[in-house]
Amino acid sequence: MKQPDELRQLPWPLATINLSPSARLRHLVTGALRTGRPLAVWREPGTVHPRLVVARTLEAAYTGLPPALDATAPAGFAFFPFRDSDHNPALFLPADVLFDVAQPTTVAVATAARSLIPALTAWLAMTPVESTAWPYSTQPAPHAATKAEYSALVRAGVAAIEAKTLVKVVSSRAARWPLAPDFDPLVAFADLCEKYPQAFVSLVSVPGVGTWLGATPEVLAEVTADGTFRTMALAGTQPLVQGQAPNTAIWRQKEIEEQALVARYIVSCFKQLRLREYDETGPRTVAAGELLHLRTDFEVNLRQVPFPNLGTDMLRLLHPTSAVGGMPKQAALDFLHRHEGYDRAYYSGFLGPVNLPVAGVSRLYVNLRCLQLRPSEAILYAGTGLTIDSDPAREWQETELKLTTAGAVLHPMVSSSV
Ligand SMILES: C=C(O[C@H]1C=CC=C(C(=O)O)[C@@H]1O)C(=O)O
Repeated sequence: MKQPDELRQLPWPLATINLSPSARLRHLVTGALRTGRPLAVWREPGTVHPRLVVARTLEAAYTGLPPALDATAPAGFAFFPFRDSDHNPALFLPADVLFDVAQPTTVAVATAARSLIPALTAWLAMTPVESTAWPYSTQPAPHAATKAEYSALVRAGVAAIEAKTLVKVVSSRAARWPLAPDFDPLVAFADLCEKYPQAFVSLVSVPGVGTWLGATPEVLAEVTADGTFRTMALAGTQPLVQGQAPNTAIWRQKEIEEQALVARYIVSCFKQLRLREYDETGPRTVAAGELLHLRTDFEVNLRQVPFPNLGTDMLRLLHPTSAVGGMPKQAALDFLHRHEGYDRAYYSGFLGPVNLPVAGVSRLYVNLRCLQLRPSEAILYAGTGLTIDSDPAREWQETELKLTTAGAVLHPMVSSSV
């Protein structure tokens, strides 16, 4: 299959050949941090080995439009905020330097980054040094809502639904958790990979923007090697009871409706594009860490429909989906802008590889169950879909549960190899 455009494979030098694949990843990450370059490390659901992309410069990572999901578009890692702003720029880290832990004998360098080769070659041959500091956002820490404040937000959402201004809205909040003094983002990343084998696990670090870590269950838009487009409607939450088979879960009317609205929104996007040939499976109950959700999967065989740009068009229509914004979309976004009282930044934005590891394969996820690192604390984020039947205490409890997905790795866990 075609590789992303013209990569030059640098062999891993003999001088440091004894480094394990994960030590090589760490060495490359340290190099990127020390030279102030944006980087993204990710591990795809159901796989074991992470990949790394390093962009040649910060400037090269700024972008305007959402990425194009076609095989001829640039390869890289997209990192988009919930809402574009100067504080939270849309980013696309070009795959200038690419490392796959599954193929640790080479490091790939793109043509645009050829000038990095001499310094990179020298760095690879050097004995690894201690990691340097990870970048933090230059913005002040967002306000962390109290239970009373969050309950007031939920009540305002329910009132807007009762008044028929909105059908559904997904309110959210930030929480501040202390970090252990020896907290290591790469160890936390490895812990997330181990704890959530079916999640898309990511660690993204960009000078001035900050460092984000997460394990999300929600696909936003995916184009696979066999020419399939996929998306999903994920909503409704309940705790996974130890030993319970997900398919035995019983859902309340409230969650069934909440999820059905997300599915309906996706169908309306297909309709806008006049696409009728899609497969819809579900809703069924799926586990995401310690939680259960309702999920409907949508699939389109791109080889059988006259829509070569379906992935790109759907991405632009879908974000932000009603699983993180609401319905009607614009009214829900306006409500959140007015009432939520904090900046979501990259939480509930989207992220993931485009045309990686090969052209024609892209996997974008909604940035949920994530946190942002700051010098001695992490900012965690969680939201809940509100409907007319929402109860503030239950919604607060649901956010508490969601916070524990990423929060689980903030405290020392079983040792990990990275
Ligand atoms: C907004 C979040 O989750 C979304 C995805 C699944 C279930 C959800 C819910 O039950 O409200 C949310 O729509 C979050 O994790 O912060």
